[in-house]
Amino acid sequence: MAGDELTGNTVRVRSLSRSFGSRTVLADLDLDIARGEFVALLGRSGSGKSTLLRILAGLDREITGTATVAGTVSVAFQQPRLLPWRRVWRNVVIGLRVPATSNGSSPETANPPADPSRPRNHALALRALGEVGLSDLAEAWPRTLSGGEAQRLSLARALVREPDLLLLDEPFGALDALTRLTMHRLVENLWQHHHPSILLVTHDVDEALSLADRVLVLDAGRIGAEYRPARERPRRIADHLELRAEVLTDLGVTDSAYS
Ligand SMILES: Nc1ncnc2c1ncn2[C@@H]1O[C@H](COP(=O)(O)OP(=O)(O)OP(=O)(O)O)[C@@H](O)[C@H]1O
Repeated sequence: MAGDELTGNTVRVRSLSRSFGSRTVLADLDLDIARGEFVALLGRSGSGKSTLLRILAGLDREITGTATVAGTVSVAFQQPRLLPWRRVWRNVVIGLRVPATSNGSSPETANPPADPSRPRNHALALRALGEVGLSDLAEAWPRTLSGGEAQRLSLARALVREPDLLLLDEPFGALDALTRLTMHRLVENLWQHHHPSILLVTHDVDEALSLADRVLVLDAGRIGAEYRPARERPRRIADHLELRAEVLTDLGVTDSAYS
């Protein structure tokens, strides 16, 4: 669907419901994400965050209601999901393949895998690797990468097709605290440079509040609460702590450890 049909939004979800057997996970959910907006999605374990993300990625179509995305979509997951038999740059080329979207036709038939032998694909892969600081490792094998490098590669693969919507499903969850902070700065820089819409699913309240324009809390199958941290970055500690306390209350916990 053309972007203007969504009146400036990249995502429009209306009355979305998804059940697994008798368990209703998403119930009559509405959501808009504006073009270029950075949204974080929090929620207790099992609240349906990944389910919503999979629906937006076009990976789950067993829904009622509508989930419409304007433009191209890329996804990065907690596990980088690299192909060990392909060198780093060839793993990036995989991202040029058009994935399913929630409103598009099946890409499995419409878009064959991107051909890594094409010089243009090689150039695009090298550019994306440069953006995540991995130029030197273009010819390396995935097994030789550290956890942070593998996650950078996963980001490069997601960014190589310059998506209108970047879906991030706990991409930093498995990283140590320091690497995670480095990745935060990287994602922030990439976002400021390319300005895709981003939907970041995370368990980390601080991550959500420091990165996103808007923080949503998924509760009982729909968006239960919404916060808009101040626009300036880095954010003021006092504002951050105040919002953090409110979000944690929404999540039903009294300190930062929640599951
Ligand atoms: N394919 C499936 N078949 C059956 N149940 C499923 C399926 N996918 C998800 N569910 C259920 O839907 C609920 C929501 O799952 P989902 O992965 O979206 O939650 P989440 O909020 O991302 O959780 P977490 O934070 O733990 O990753 C869970 O109860 C899960 O067991």
